[in-house]
Amino acid sequence: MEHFEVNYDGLVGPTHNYAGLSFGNVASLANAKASSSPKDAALQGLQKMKALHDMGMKQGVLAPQERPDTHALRRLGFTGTDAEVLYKAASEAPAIFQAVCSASSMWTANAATVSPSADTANGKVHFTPANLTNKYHRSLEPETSGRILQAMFENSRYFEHHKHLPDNEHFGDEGAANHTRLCNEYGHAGVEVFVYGRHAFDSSKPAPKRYPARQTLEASQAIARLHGLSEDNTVFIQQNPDVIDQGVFHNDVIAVGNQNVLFYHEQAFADTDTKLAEIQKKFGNEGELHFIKVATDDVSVEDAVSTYLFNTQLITPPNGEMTIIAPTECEENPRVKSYLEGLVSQGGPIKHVRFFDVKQSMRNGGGPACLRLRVAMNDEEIAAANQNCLMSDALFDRLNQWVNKHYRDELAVDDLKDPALLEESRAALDELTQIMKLGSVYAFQRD
Ligand SMILES: NCCC[C@H](NC(=O)CCC(=O)O)C(=O)O
Repeated sequence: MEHFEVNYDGLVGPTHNYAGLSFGNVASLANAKASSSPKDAALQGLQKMKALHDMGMKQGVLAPQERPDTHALRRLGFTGTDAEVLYKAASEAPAIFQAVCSASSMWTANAATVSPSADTANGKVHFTPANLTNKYHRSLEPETSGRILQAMFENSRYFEHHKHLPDNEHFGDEGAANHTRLCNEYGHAGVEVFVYGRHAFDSSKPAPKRYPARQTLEASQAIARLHGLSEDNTVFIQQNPDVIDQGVFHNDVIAVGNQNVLFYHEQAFADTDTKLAEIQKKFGNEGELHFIKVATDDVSVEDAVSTYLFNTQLITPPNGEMTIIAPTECEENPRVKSYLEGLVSQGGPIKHVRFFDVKQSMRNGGGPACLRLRVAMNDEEIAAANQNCLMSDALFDRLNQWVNKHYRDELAVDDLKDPALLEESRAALDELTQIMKLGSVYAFQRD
């Protein structure tokens, strides 16, 4: 049996915009109110997916969500026709209105936590959508994420789906952005590393002071229990509270793992030596485990946050030469560029670097790694998954046509209350569910 890592990238939704919604995420605040290009953003995302597909990777697509979310506005007491609901919310509660317009489901690293079958007690692939409680605009995602994931991985012989954790900050969960998996081969049992920002039930423990810690230890432990992971293949590490206060709002802004490599900044974790020793012990001695530490003297936390050096994808193409997929911001920063040149020329496990323009996403604080959800599967599981969500030359052409037909070239914050945008968005998503054979996953299709 063969084993693969499939990267499911989020398709950028038709309301992609910059609203400054994420306190603690430096790029989101810096670009608040800039006008956006939903079409460019969606096409940029598709280019990246196609490039990885052309490198021989298994590449998937995850559908966006329905925005503006009129159902969320009705729940908050806005009434009338959809156009009236939009108009009243935009004029009476503009901040809430902007939140329900966000296309933030594009960052699918936050859609769910996934444990491959090799790690779980019942031998199935487990999915738990992230509740994303820390930000209102993101807390609107989990129900629909759950429905989309079920439509993509339907066969209960191979796949098990859990409900998102309780919608409460005590169980704040941000999904795979705070989770990585180390293994010799994708099909071997791996060590699942959960990184949390604070303890919810013990206020004596260290926590960030300036910006929120979005993930709690208790949430990570609950996911590990739900997925049937064992103590022998799980490690919980606290993120260094000081780096959260410098804008590292998820672990995937300061560390990334793939197979037997953990690439991390020296300030990423609290209690680093003890925790890396625990990872090494649980990984075992069967194969070599590489810890690639980046020193502050080589790359500062500030440079890591502005270039997203660690929000890169570390992938293993079929030729086995591990490659780093980096945003062009890394190429434009001389210190980070020279670090990466050194990294790939020193004979270590990472052999190549490739730069991608994902600026439309970067301006909201989302790099290449934020845009993808990893699902490691064997060939039988891949065959049991929804084939219409896997990238191919035909799907690439079809989705490009779909974006060009439905998406606007430019969107300003003021355009969001235009009822025509809601209609355009619903028409686009209705067609998409047919292209990707998802069924009626959106609220507007189920009313
Ligand atoms: N993993 C990357 C997630 C980025 C995302 N940004 C946002 O939601 C910004 C949206 C805005 O500001 O319009 C977040 O912070 O959760």
